Amino acid sequence: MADAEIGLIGLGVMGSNLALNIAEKGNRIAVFNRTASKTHEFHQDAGPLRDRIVPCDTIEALAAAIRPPRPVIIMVQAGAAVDEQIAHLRGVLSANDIMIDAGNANFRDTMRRFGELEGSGLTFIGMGVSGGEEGARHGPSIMVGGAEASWKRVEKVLTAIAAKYEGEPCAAWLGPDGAGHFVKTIHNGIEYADMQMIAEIYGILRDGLGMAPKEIGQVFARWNEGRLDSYLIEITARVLEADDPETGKPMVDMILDRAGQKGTGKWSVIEAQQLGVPATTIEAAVAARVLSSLKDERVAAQAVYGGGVAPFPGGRDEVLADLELALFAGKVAAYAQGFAVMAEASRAFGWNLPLPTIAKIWRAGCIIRSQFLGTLAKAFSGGPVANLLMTPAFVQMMQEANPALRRIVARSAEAGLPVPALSSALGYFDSYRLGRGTSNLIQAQRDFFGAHGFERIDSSGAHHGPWGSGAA
Ligand SMILES: NC(=O)C1=CN([C@@H]2O[C@H](COP(=O)(O)OP(=O)(O)OC[C@H]3O[C@@H](n4cnc5c(N)ncnc54)[C@H](OP(=O)(O)O)[C@@H]3O)[C@@H](O)[C@H]2O)C=CC1
Ligand SMILES: O=C(CO)[C@H](O)[C@H](O)COP(=O)(O)O
Repeated sequence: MADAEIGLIGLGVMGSNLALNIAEKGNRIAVFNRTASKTHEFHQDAGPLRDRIVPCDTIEALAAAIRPPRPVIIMVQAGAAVDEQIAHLRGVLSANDIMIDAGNANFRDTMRRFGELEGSGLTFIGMGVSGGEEGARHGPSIMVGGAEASWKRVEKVLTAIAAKYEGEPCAAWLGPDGAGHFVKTIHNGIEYADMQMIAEIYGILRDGLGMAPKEIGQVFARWNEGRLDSYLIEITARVLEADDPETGKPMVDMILDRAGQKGTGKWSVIEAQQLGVPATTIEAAVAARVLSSLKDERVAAQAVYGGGVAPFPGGRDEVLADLELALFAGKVAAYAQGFAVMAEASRAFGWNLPLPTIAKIWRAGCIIRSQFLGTLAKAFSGGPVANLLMTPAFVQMMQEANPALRRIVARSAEAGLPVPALSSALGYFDSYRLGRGTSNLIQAQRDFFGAHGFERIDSSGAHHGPWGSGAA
């Protein structure tokens, strides 16, 4: 009987929790998973929500279980798996039904899918979801891309399942076609930068100050009560305080220092480059994950160059105070970059992305949720700004915090501790605030070897230097 209000394909970590969240909000939901045993296990384990879940063994059965017009959420591995589900659904859905890809799709795939579905009568939505397992279950942040009319059709259920920040749902329509997945990608790029800078600070505390994991965890827990208050700082403290049940040693010490990645960080950097927007801290964070994966090479290099780290200069209290401020300053630079990328994408793709709304729907539910995003939302709400670094509230904060970032980067360099994301944040800040830079020399070099021409400071038009035939 077609009595479910909604369907969901893909009962992995995110899909299963999202389905329970949807059921808990009073909806009857039909579910399908490629591996059918998981569908039945999921149904069996759904406790009091079991009666609102319709387990389906085929996509045909799923379509038959939903009342038309049918909204179907696809929550599978990004890439080819999504295309396979769409192709299958096209054969069983009818005009006015809605397919919602809720995975971490590359927004360029999402745009292609919109194109491919044009004229099919089916509605498509590309939707970013953040919050991991817990967010999916109890309230994620939801970033919707597609026609505004499509959003209106699913707004009720999506706002019901989304996280709430002071009563406001963290779900919004952000623009047409790939806008939702683009914003989710940049969210993840910023997430990479946040995580890398936290890891660099952990490295200074561990190797520069010789602190034990639990002690470091306490430092992060304390910082979580101040300006750095955020989910990522909170979970960092909890991770550092946990012990390995197998060995009794600190869990973090038993984990191989080789970071995984699934693509969104890399896509953020690629798109920033394509748009011509510097996102150096996000780039450094992606590169750091790649370098981390070269474990064998790093071990070999340590044997050649030595991995020695000199003691971190300065008294502990002074260094701890600087580290907190340095992390904050780095965070400002990373968010300035991420929002600048979104502002440029908005212009380039004609999306009209609502930057204050994006900051608002990231205040709860998502992985980068923080107190900071409330301040950021206010900074953007006064109208368009060239860069977060130029908003009065952030000018004041950076004036206070940048000297600490400078000291930490300088001392880390002296001690031999790698801080690629923090130093790129400082480099970004210093380059951004330098009214007269050094690219006059680059222009001269380009003109010398390639007759590319340059602009003069005292007259308009293109000019060449007096390099003469020697240039050739
Ligand atoms: N985990 C997280 O924190 C977050 C993940 N995401 C995104 O959500 C999506 C799902 O992630 P997650 O739940 O973590 O992944 P999981 O690995 O837990 O689950 C993957 C799901 O995709 C299904 N699947 C994979 N390949 C195919 C295929 N070719 N055909 C049909 N079904 C397939 C799997 O089915 P089967 O059981 O048969 O293998 C399973 O249901 C991804 O795009 C991910 O990037 C978004 C936000 C947060
Ligand atoms: O979207 C997410 C969080 O917001 C997912 O957890 C994603 O997998 C994180 O990216 P990566 O696996 O590349 O670290």
